[in-house]
Amino acid sequence: MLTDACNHAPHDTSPPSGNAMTHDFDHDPPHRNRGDDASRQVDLFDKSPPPWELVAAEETAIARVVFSQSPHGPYDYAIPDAIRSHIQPGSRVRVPLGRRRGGTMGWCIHVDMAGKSRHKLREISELLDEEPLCDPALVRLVLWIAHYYQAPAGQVFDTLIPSSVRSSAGTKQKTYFRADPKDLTEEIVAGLSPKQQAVARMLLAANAPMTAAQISIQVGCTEDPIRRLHKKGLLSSERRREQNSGMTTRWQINDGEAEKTHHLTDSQSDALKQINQAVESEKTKVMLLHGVTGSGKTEVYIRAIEHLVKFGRGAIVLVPEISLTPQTRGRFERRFDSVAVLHSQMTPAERHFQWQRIRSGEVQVVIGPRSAVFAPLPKLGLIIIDEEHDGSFKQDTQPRYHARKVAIARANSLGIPVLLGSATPSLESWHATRTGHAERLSLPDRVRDRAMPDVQLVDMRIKDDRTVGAISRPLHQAVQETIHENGQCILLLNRRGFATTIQCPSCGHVVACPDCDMPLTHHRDGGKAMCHYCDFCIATPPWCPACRFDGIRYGGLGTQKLEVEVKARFPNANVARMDSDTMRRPGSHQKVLSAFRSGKIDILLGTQMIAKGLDFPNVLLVGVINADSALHFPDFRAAERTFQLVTQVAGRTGRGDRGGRVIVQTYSPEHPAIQAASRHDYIGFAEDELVNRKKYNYPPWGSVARIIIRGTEEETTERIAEELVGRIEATRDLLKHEIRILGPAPPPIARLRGKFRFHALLQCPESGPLGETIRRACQDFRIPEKDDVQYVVDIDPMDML
Ligand SMILES: Nc1ncnc2c1ncn2[C@@H]1O[C@H](COP(=O)(O)OP(=O)(O)OP(=O)(O)O)[C@@H](O)[C@H]1O
Ligand SMILES: [Zn+2]
Repeated sequence: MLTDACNHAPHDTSPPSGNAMTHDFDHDPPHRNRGDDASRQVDLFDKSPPPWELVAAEETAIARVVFSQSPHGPYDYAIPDAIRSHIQPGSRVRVPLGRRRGGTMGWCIHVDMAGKSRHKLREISELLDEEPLCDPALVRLVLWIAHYYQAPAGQVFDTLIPSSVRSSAGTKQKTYFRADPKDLTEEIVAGLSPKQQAVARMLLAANAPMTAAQISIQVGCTEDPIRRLHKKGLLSSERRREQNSGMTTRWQINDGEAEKTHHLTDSQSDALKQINQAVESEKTKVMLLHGVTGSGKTEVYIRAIEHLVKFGRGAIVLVPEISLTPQTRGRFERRFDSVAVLHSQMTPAERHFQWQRIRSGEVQVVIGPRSAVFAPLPKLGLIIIDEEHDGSFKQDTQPRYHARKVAIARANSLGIPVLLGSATPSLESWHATRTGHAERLSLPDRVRDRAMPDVQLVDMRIKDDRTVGAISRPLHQAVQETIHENGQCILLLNRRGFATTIQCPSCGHVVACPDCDMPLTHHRDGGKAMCHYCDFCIATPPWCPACRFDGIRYGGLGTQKLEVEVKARFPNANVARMDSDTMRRPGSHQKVLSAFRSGKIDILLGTQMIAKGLDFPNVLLVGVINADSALHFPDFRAAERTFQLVTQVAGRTGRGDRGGRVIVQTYSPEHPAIQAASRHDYIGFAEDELVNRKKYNYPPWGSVARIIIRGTEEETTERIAEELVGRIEATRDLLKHEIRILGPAPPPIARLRGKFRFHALLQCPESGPLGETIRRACQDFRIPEKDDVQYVVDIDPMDML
């Protein structure tokens, strides 16, 4: 349920002293009595106001405003008469705040036309948008996110409404002139100068407003006579904001794929029927489409959307990162007239243009990454999350929201269904189907009766199978055979760079990032040693920086090194590498993937970005170089991530008539995650893993929150971490909530970007009491500015490092 979280409005509008915290708690804990708006007004203030500020409690129109910068509010302001009929929740306003000159931009979250204030309120100086950028439902969503994720509502607004929209990127204000025959009678016109007459006659005949530039071209005059007529009051004018020209709404589709509609399989039809029913019922329902790789989930999404478009509704489709899957994009663009694709490489003008298109109601389908969950479709009918298990749906900066959770909250407030889809659903979603919070729809088989590919595990501990390089004998042989048969290979290695450690064999020194306490990765292009956690980069030292021994060694395997090995082993094959180093430029994925589709590339190797969603029938072999890379991370999701990655990449083969096979190199072939992946056994894996999680009450059985405290000085940071966690413990004891607190302790990455870090993990069977405890404990927790320590609260964290 969505709740209005902001009912606490301290009146002091000057910034609090010091303290640049990244986290801030403006919101009342939910335990506080929450009545209707009128009663809420009464308990707004904690302290009695000083008598000289008291005014008779007469009725005034009051707007409650929040800010994205500290202090975040909410604060109350009086609404001047001039804007009374326009201001709404979701409007942006300029208001006086503290001693800042020129006013501060804020977001109105609540309007009370008959409010009562015991204080003299300052007035709103300006209403910034004629129409609010957020409708009431989105304002409720903002408040829910702010409350649940414990983030300032102003920051959530800024996340919801892209900055390009706030600044109207790519638009211009234009003035249009219009002539009214009542003002410009024949008599009056006759008395004008010849140029002015020409302008007046042209405009009268045109019957539509025109810009000065248009008029002067038509008439063949300067803009002077137009201005004069306007000054005399003979022309009326209006200002409009217009999009600059040159925007395209469709993408060049030339990926060589033909337009296909399929005869649905029985399980596709069954799933579709359920989805259509849910859409028609106009009720909220969460559905999980669990379909094995290659089972045709995308076709089900498209059919479901085709159905709801008939009722004039639109859909949002969230995907991990659309530039990685140009194929998916093409499929949607071929099947719908009006698609808006949002992606990270758009210019601000494009982003704004698409946002306006979506809001105008002309767009049927919005496809995009997590932020597309906020797309302002006026008649939203369905939200789909494809590859719903993907980690990119969680934002790792404030507000640290998860798009799945937000999608469900938004769907709840609108009474529409949510469709989650994956071959390897998150345990959260799987568990929801077991507890009745979501309905399970299954596509247990691949389309066209295609078999799942055979998976062979290669035990890298066995010497006979190993070689001097990264590729085992069985994998080498399989690649050779595949190329011989004119098939294509995909090789997955989840580490970029050339060598993952640079170490001196003489003194043992490891070249590390001075700011992050992590080893640097050697990149061969340009001979750079780079930190993958911050931007630190140096020329790779030719000798040991500690003992000057010249014979420094590169250890560990990255994709660049793998590429060198593959090219040496298979000199006649065309090899392409896909990782974030080679894929910097816009359009580079598209380029490599079309070359792969057309058969110009024999071996595609890369990081997990090649594991997602690709559908190429000629891929006969998938090799996983090191399946264990994520297995031993100190994270309760390590097994789940490994299972997902191996299953997903394995699913890229056997998608044509020639079948396919998978070779997985591993040092832990007996590990349940790897075993289950080799059998394509999601359900077996999920059920076992649920039992493991239950032992420690990890999600999905309970809720987890993580508090990260960071600062420039280690001791101070630790002291404040202890203090904060101590407060949380005290609050827990006071509220008698069942919360387990681990830490504070240094996380695996104990130093990041020059800051020392501590973290604490909080576990509770339910999210409500957990959130409440943190909110209360942190409410007036202030850190002196001189300590230079900040903390963040991460609700439902995905990242434990
Ligand atoms: N009913 C059908 N009959 C034949 N082919 C189909 C049918 N439905 C979908 N396909 C085709 O099957 C292929 C796989 O579909 P799709 O990519 O949607 O699978 P998926 O379930 O999303 O797989 P993954 O999870 O691996 O991405 C596509 O080429 C699609 O065009
Ligand atoms: Zn670093």
